[in-house]
Amino acid sequence: MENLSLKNHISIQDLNAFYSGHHALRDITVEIPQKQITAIIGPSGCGKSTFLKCFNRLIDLTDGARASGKIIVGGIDVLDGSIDITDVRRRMGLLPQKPNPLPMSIYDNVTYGPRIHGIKDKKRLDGIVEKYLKIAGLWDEVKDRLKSPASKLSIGQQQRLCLARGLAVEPEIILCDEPTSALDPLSAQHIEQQLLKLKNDYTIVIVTHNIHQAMRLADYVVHLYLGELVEYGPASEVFKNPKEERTRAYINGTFLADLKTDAEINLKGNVCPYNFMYAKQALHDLSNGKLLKVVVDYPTAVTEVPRGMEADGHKVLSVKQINKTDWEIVIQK
Ligand SMILES: Nc1ncnc2c1ncn2[C@@H]1O[C@H](COP(=O)(O)OP(=O)(O)OP(=O)(O)O)[C@@H](O)[C@H]1O
Repeated sequence: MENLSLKNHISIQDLNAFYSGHHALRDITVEIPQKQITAIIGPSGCGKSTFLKCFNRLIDLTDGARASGKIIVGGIDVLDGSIDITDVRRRMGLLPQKPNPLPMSIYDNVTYGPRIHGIKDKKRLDGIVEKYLKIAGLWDEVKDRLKSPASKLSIGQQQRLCLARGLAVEPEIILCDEPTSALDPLSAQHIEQQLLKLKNDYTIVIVTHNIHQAMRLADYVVHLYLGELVEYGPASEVFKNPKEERTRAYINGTFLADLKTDAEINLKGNVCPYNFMYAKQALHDLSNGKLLKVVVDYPTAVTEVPRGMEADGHKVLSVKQINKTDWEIVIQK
């Protein structure tokens, strides 16, 4: 890490992850700094969520998935099969994409974890509820209805409740997997504001599709592409002056939302390797420097088409998910 005044909190060494035969993460070695926000960026399918799932070993819950290498937190390797995984998960709160409040009251959601850890005293639990709802920026909105069901809250409020619930077990690290993608802009802003405050006390790792969000929040950036670590460093350097061409292309590509492409091919409904072959044919008909937009909906096409195009010497300018099922890949011949 360049900035020696910062302490590292999570040390990732030679991390590899596999889903059955698919090699989703390849030899990742990177340090995550303490009490900073680190954004994991990269196109759809590059392995961002898998990376996060290795930290708290949620990857263990996927059939056929496995991870190797080391993830050292406080001297403990969380990938070591003999460690207490419950303790690891307590130390790493998770804020998922969609809020998942428990089917109980607001109060019980926040006290759920502390109760499991043996706290029974009512006064203490009351204090915990107030403290963490305040930290999550939700207290003023719910203090008069703590016993009402969490499901009655708006989606944005539910996400802040999940943040409070995660914080109540006093983790050191907060893992966020696209935490605002299901929220309206105002609720998303609320969560971003809370995360910026929380970094004074917690190490935060956020997976985001949204480069603007990464720019607003991140102190450090990890750029993944096709399961490999492309670049890592302080956000100011990575965003303003990326060392790697692929990072520059990803950042620029994201801003090229309305980029004028010279041709477009819709490959929805096609499987691989036909996606790649049809895209290759479409590119063949263009002259050098022209841009082709390819729309695909077959999951592995998101990685296989860019990989094949790059192997053929073309430039992949952007890979973006445009709705639940479809991705748009822009390739420059
Ligand atoms: N359960 C699974 N079984 C098989 N392959 C999987 C599974 N989950 C993810 N993958 C594959 O692993 C690769 C990395 O997926 P991952 O979800 O980590 O990427 P991502 O960057 O988070 O994508 P997105 O931004 O679309 O969420 C992709 O090629 C994906 O298709």
